[in-house]
Amino acid sequence: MKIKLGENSYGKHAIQLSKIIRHADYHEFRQIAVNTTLEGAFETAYTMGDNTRILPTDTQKNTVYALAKEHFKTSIEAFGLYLANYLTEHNPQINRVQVDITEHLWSRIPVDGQPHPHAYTGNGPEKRTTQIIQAGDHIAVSAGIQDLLILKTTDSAFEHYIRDTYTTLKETSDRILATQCTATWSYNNPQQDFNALFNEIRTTLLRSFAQHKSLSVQQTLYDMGKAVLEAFERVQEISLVMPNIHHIPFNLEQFGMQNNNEIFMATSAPYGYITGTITRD
Ligand SMILES: O=c1[nH]c(=O)c2[nH]c(=O)[nH]c2[nH]1
Repeated sequence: MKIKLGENSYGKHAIQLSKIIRHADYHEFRQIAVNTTLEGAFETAYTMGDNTRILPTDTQKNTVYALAKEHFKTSIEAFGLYLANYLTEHNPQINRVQVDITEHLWSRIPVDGQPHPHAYTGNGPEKRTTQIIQAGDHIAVSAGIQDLLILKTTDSAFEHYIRDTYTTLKETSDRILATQCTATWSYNNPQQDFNALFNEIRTTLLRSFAQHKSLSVQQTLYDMGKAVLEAFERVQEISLVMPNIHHIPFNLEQFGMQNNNEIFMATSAPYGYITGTITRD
């Protein structure tokens, strides 16, 4: 029987890095978590314990901190591209570098109508993400939003679904639609104004969610992705994950009261899990 090593990779995950960028009259505070993942000529490291081609994950971590001093200035995408290229150029044994960055977002605290120069508030669970893949000359950049909490109190229905022996769900033409959305999109060109595009795409997703007259989470997901592809030629494909955070009308009739779609019980589990990728034909 012949046994061989299949797919493999190694790297450092969850490298926690914060940076103060000092401008003349205010500080910018950035907080990121970086994953590096390397693929290449590492077979003998696995099969024979030969570490001669191994760039230690500890060195990968140190590289991230050192390069951030000069090269994490604007977007996480630009920093990820620099890091992936650095690792590629300095390591001929590597065939493919993947850099994943998650940014925790902080906003300057408004004080007397002005953002305070050096005090911040966290933006809740919402995070900005990017993934860079460099394989030789081939570079792929994707970006995204993770855990964006969005909710609407009307313009959401769920009707005309299959009914069978086990159906108890009531059809509704007016319900709460709530989700903790994760969106990931790929750019068809690795050089962009990543910060401006991120903000515009986020705005487009939010506007589409707000304005959509939803017949289901599935339909809203498609509409949001379509709006991004229609507005941004530079986006090739977008994937959305939209768990359905159910808000179930509470039965007030047991107390002789009517519930006119006002009182709900939010449930954390189980939850509907709706995903979809919208792409160009
Ligand atoms: O928008 C929805 N899609 C579903 O597939 C589904 N299933 C369910 O029970 N409620 C909902 N809501």
